[in-house]
Formats: sequence, structure tokens, C-alpha cells
Amino acid sequence: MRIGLTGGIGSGKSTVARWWQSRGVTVVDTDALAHELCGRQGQALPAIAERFGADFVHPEHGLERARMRAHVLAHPQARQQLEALLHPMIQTLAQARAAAAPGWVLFDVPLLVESKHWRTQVDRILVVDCAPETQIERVIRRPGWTREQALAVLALQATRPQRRQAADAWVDNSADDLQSLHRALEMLALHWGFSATL
Ligand SMILES: CC(C)(COP(=O)(O)OP(=O)(O)OC[C@H]1O[C@@H](n2cnc3c(N)ncnc32)[C@H](O)[C@@H]1O)[C@@H](O)C(=O)NCCC(=O)NCCS
Ligand SMILES: Nc1ncnc2c1ncn2[C@@H]1O[C@H](COP(=O)(O)OP(=O)(O)OP(=O)(O)O)[C@@H](O)[C@H]1O
Repeated sequence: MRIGLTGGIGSGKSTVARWWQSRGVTVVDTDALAHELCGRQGQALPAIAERFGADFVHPEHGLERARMRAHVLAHPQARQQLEALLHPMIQTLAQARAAAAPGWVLFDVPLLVESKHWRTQVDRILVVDCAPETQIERVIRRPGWTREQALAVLALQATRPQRRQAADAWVDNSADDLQSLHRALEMLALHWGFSATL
């Protein structure tokens, strides 16, 4: 079984993914792969430096993330170029990680509903739904994020109705209540015939 997990920024995807991982499911986190490709000596850095300029790549730490975030939010074309460069690399790496995994695999993909590629790669789509105000609060707790940036990213992503429409199942993560979230996931796993491998 291949599950595609998605949700808006700060909705709780990583939190949900960790629950599945604790039950023995292999998690392939595409955000983490994007960070790997752009981290120190990451595979994507030469192409990024060529396309956007050397200023976007720190000699030791890799991609200047905050600078690139501000750049792509101000220039939609730059965002499309960055996505065109990174998404095929992320997809290839994700498939390689999944191929090596025994049993169930969960792909954590922020832009799953927005992507033609991902919808065909998974058997079930699980959506983490969350009230936008909660998403914003959670995101701006992170260092370097402004409310305006969080709102701008939210506006770029699929809407809650679009995600719900694509979902085979969804869990509500608007409340600060991990116990209820975990209970909902237990019930879903049971419903989908999952038995923990730990
Ligand atoms: C613009 C970048 C450098 C900003 O980095 P930053 O450290 O600030 O954010 P991070 O990568 O941790 O992403 C945080 C969240 O932002 C949202 N987000 C990221 N990229 C995008 C995008 N292209 N479109 C819409 N939302 C996005 C996602 O919800 C993601 O979970 C980075 O997000 C990036 O490289 N984006 C392009 C790759 C991409 O599309 N990644 C998301 C799917 S794998
Ligand atoms: N039910 C919850 N109760 C309290 N805090 C939560 C809950 N769910 C998530 N959080 C917190 O909110 C923040 C965002 O959650 P998480 O990182 O799981 O979201 P995400 O969707 O993976 O984010 P991103 O889109 O940025 O990758 C984290 O600090 C997390 O600990």
C-alpha cells in the first residue's frame, strides 16, 4: 500500500507522518528530500547557482533558504523555475527510497493535490485538514517566518475544499489535541486494514 499524505503548510503533515512511522510504516518526506538536494553539497546546488546566481548558495550550508523564499514569493516565474528544477529530482529520489522499503510506504507531499505526478503514484490519499488561522500560528512560531509570508504560501496552495475532494480520508488537526488526532489515525489504519509491523 502506498499512501500519499498531504495538507497545507503547517497543517500537521510531519506530525501525522511520525504517527505512521511509529507503527512501522516507511515514511518518504518530500520536503526533507528537497532539503537534502539543497543542503550542504546537495545535488541541486549547481543548477540553482546557475539559474538564480551564486548569491543563493552559501559555500558551506547550501541553499540560502530565507533568501530564496522571499525571492520566489515576490516572483512567480522564479517559483515555477525552482519547482521545474527540483520536482523531477525529488520524484526520482522519492521513488528510489520507496523501492527499497518493505511493506507500507507513506509519501508526505505538500503539493500532492496540485501535482499530476503524485496522484498517480499512490493508492490512497490522506489529507490533514486544519483551520488556516491555526496553520499561520504554527508556521510563524518558526524562526524567520513572517505572517505575510505564511499567508502568501497559503494562497499559493490548494484550497481546503480542493484537498478534501481529492481525499480518500481526512483527519482534522485544528485543535491542539494530539490524543484525538492519534485516535483518528488508529481508526483509519484499522479501516484500511493496516497491521503494525513493530
Ligand atoms: C522556497 C524554499 C527554498 C523555501 O524554503 P523554506 O525552508 O522556507 O521552506 P520549506 O522548504 O521548509 O517548506 C515549508 C512549506 O512551504 C510550502 N512550500 C514549499 N515550496 C512550495 C511551493 N513551491 N509551492 C507552495 N508551497 C510550497 C510547503 O507547505 C512546505 O511544507 C523551499 O520551500 C523550496 O525549495 N521550494 C521548492 C520545492 C518545493 O516545491 N517544495 C515543496 C514540495 S516538495
Ligand atoms: N495537534 C497538534 N497539537 C499541537 N501542536 C501541533 C499539532 N499538530 C502539529 N502541531 C505543531 O504545529 C507545527 C506544525 O506541524 P507539522 O510540522 O507537523 O506540520 P507540517 O504540515 O509538516 O508543516 P510544513 O508544511 O511546514 O512542513 C509543529 O510545531 C507541530 O509540533
